[in-house]
Amino acid sequence: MWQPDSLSSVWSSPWQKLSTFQWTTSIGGYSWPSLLVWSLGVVVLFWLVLAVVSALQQWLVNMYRWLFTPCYKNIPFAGKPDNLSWWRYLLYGHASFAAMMAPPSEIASWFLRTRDALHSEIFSYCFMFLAPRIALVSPEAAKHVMVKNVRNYVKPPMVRQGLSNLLGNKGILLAEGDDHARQRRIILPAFHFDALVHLGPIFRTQGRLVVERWLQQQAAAGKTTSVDVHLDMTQVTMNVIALAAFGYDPMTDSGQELYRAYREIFTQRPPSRILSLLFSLLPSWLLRSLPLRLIRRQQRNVSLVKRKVTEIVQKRREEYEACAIMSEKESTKPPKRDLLDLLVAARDPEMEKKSSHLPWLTEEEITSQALTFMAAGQVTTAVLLSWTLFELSIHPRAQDKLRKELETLAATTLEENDSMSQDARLVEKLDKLEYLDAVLRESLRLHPPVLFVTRQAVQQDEILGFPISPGAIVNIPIVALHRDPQQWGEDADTFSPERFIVGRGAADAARQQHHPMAWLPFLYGTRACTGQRFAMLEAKTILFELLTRVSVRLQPGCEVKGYGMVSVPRDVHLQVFDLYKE
Ligand code: HEM
Repeated sequence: MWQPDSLSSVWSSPWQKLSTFQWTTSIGGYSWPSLLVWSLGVVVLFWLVLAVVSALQQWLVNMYRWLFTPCYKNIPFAGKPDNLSWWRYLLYGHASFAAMMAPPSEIASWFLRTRDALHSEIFSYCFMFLAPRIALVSPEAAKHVMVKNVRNYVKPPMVRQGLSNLLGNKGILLAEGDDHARQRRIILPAFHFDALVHLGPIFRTQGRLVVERWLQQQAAAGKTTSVDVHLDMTQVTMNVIALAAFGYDPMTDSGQELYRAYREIFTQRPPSRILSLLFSLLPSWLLRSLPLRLIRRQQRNVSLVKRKVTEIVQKRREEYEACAIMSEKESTKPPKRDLLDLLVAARDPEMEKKSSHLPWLTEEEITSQALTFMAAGQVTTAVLLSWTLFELSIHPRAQDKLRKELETLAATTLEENDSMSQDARLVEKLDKLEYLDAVLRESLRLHPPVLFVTRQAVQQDEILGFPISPGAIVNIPIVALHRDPQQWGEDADTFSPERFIVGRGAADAARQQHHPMAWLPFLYGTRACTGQRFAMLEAKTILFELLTRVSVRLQPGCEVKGYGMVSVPRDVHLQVFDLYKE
């Protein structure tokens, strides 16, 4: 039995004789609590030493590059900002202004101001722990990395590490070179427009469910209520991706479990924001070994999502194989209900000709793709919808104009035919609406869900006359290019969908003269987003369902901020008004 005369006994050294305390249970004269505390101390110390050594090693590698690679030396340097103390500078570098730690509009303004001050579209700056980066604040430089010499620029270890914890290493997002080209060839047909319009019923039903919930909420309250728009858009895009990507019903119990786990992983509020930063800075095995509740929960969620998705893929593959055997006998084709059916059935046409390898994706690759679609396609589209509704809520004229366009389409009778349902026909028509398209493009310009693209050079290269050494890390600040007055005119910070409508007078023509790569929410070239069409069709259909039923206004006093890697809008509360009751 333990008789604590004083708690300090627990902290005393085991090498110190315990003359003043009586312990009836001990080993070699040392008490159990004392031994326990010391062992814990040793484990914590060991972990800290590992973390410091690992961070130091990364820092030294970066400093080595910084000091000895001519590439960084010959590029204008942003310098230490006057308003940043030395210790903050050593710790965060310019990341306080130039990374997800600041609101997106401030990030954009820092890149543009620094470019103008240095008179150079390419300049170097420091990321955290003084890790050097090269900013490419120029559409031509971005074009070089994305199109002209795309194979020379790969995802750096820091980006891979953060993503692979959730996605595994086999998906298209993390593949490089020939492996990436092969996966892209196989996957792209699943995102063909003809395949996507058939997802129309899913997009429409989910849009209607949200608006009905809003109206019920309002009816129950008996007065104007407000909704947290990002929360609802997260739910709707999660449902869409679960149903459209792998026919998984999010309304079932196990669907809800998946939804909750998934939402927690992607909730970018502190401290999980710090956690995702740590996951990209320190080796994940080191972080996973930490006995922190937050990390344990994060890992539990990641394992749950992976397990569920793997189960779905295995089941579908078995179904497909059984169906393929049947179809040989009965000349019917296996079903193509969602993206997963298309992935399971997809073949690589080039490999099939050579037949040297399996021409289809492996089970592990399909699982990784499915996880990638969820990660790459859900949060981004939720962010797009939330910011669009926010902009429309503070620009009533744009909202009315859009509603007129949508109502005209709603009043049109759409004939169903053998190959297309009415919903599919509607989605096809929605895709051609000029103003709807312009609204979404403008929203993506001001609030790109992906703020930056970071790449690492493999071989020596040159961008706009500046030498780029192997290992150099370049950063395309999409958010800055999208708000550059040189590209978009003096009203670059203003929401104006008209700038995307071609051929409306001389003034508009001048505003429309931007470099094609000055707008790159989905990137360009062979690494461009494969889900671009999916996202746009989904957003268009959901906006159609919402805005033909309700109008939205920003709740008075609401202070909206964007934060995090995917510029998640925080605290966007909208008042919703039933159009048929006003
Ligand atoms: C508004 C919505 C979306 C935006 C802004 C967006 C943006 C992007 C960006 C910027 C990339 C390039 C990332 C990089 O290489 O560093 C990307 C890649 C990708 N996105 Fe999207 N995305 C959106 C929606 C979707 C959807 C709905 C899906 C799938 C259902 C999807 C699937 C993918 C895939 C598979 C890649 C990897 C492409 C490759 O590396 O070849 N995305 N996306």
